[in-house]
Amino acid sequence: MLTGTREKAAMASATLPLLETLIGFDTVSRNSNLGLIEWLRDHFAALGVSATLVTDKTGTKANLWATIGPEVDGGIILSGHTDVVPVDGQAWTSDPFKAVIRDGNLYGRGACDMKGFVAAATAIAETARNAPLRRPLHFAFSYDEEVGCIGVRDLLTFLDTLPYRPAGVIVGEPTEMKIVLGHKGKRAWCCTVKGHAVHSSRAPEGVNAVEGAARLIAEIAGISAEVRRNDQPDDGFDVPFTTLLTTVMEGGMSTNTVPDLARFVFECRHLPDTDPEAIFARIQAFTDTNLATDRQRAEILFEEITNYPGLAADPADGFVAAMSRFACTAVPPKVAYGTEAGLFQRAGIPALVCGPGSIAQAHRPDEFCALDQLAACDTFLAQVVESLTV
Ligand SMILES: CC(=O)N[C@@H](CCCN)C(=O)O
Repeated sequence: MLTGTREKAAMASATLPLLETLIGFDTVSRNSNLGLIEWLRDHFAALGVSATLVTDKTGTKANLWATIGPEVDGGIILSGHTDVVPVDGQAWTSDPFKAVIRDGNLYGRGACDMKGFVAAATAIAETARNAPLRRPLHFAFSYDEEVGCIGVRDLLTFLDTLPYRPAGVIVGEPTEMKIVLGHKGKRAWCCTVKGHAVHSSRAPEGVNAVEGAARLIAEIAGISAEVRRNDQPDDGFDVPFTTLLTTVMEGGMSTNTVPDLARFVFECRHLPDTDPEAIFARIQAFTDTNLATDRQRAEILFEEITNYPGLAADPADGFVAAMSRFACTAVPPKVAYGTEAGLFQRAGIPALVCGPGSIAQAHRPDEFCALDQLAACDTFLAQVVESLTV
């Protein structure tokens, strides 16, 4: 039941019913997003806009690309991911996949991260359809962002085949509608240490995989402290240096067996200008020199599991400067979490992050987006569309 003035004002926009529909699709990354993406494709078709689906290899997931206006250079991309993080084990007040409005907020999984922006972008499509656009408004909706910015890579390959170049992209992750100009990059690896199992009473005859992993983990912590001491701090970030740490570990099978298998996951969240490859090379070198004796029989394998670059937007870029007139720059202007913006920038498309809601609400039970944030996003996007008519 909507009673307050704020609720009534928000209801006047098409964003709210769209957001309710989008939240209704359970697009946790392990599931297919096709139900949602095909619904959006049909919604665009009803507006007379033909959207292209860029499908993954399995055919169970897809990105959506759509354009309104002339197919020329200088357009603006509105970008959002359609997947959400799981709700497993979280205590929600109401069904996470059924949008509910309470106290001026809209609750549901993905309300701020980031179906709120996808809904607002879809709502503005109707305005754009009726506006005399001189440059295009593009829509880029991806899958599998939450598991390492996977889907958008195929979308970027597809963009490369198009005969026009957009001026920039707005990635609508939750920033409380402030313009964010930078974020860290991330690399993560899974390290498998294979040793040799014997009865633990005969320990010297075995190769202890857990001890090998422990030495490596301690070295990673040591390198982390050194990187922190030596990195030029970037005070634009709340954590102003590169972080390196082990996040998961497992190994061994019984109290009386020399363990022949250990596995751990470690990650590096690096400043945009720090080279994570050089950090990884140090870990590799330590492995080669210090674990060499063990390696005569032990095997150490590194598998990269996440890799996305940081974002360092140029405030003097024409697109970035123009967008900054419609919203204020966040203080600090950079965020610790990663987004697809770094990948757009690496593909040569100027990128910034700006979207409704707060990252503090993301990934939690009772995730919400404030209705006045959605309204602020509607206003911002109306200005974006307006800027494409001149
Ligand atoms: C699993 C993983 O690497 N997730 C990425 C995805 C970025 C989400 N915005 C991360 O933790 O940064």
